[in-house]
Amino acid sequence: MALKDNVKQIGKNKNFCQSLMHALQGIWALVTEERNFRFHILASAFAFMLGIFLKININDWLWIVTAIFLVIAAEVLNTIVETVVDLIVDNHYSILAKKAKDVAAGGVLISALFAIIIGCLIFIPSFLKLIR
Ligand SMILES: Nc1ncnc2c1ncn2[C@@H]1O[C@H](COP(=O)(O)OP(=O)(O)OP(=O)(O)O)[C@@H](O)[C@H]1O
Repeated sequence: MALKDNVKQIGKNKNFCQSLMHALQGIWALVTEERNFRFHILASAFAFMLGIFLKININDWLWIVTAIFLVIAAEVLNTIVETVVDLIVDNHYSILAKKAKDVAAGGVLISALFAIIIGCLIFIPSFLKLIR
């Protein structure tokens, strides 16, 4: 219902339900249009299954979940930056557009490195314990 009502809407959302529908549309756009976002979701699912398989403890889960959400949040910010920059420069080359997009992509890379470090620190000892 909210989907039908908000075609070409530019004003504020009228209620919580409408806000929620727009938020879900945003997530759907991430899933269907952003290849890197899908990759991060798959990597997160893999880490989640590995955590279950290796029976990691609650503290380890907190770090894994933090790392997963940090990468997803960075990817969301990256998509926002790319979209807004494209809206502003409209297919023209701009050194500032390049800087904004490259910095946003750098943020994703930094968060992904953090997630890899956390994954190694947690999964490698758990795996070694399992095979001993
Ligand atoms: N308007 C522009 N002006 C200058 N450089 C640009 C512009 N648009 C894109 N670029 C350069 O091209 C790169 C890729 O931009 P693009 O918008 O395709 O991001 P993307 O490939 O979707 O990024 P990601 O892989 O993070 O999803 C940017 O990081 C930037 O270096």
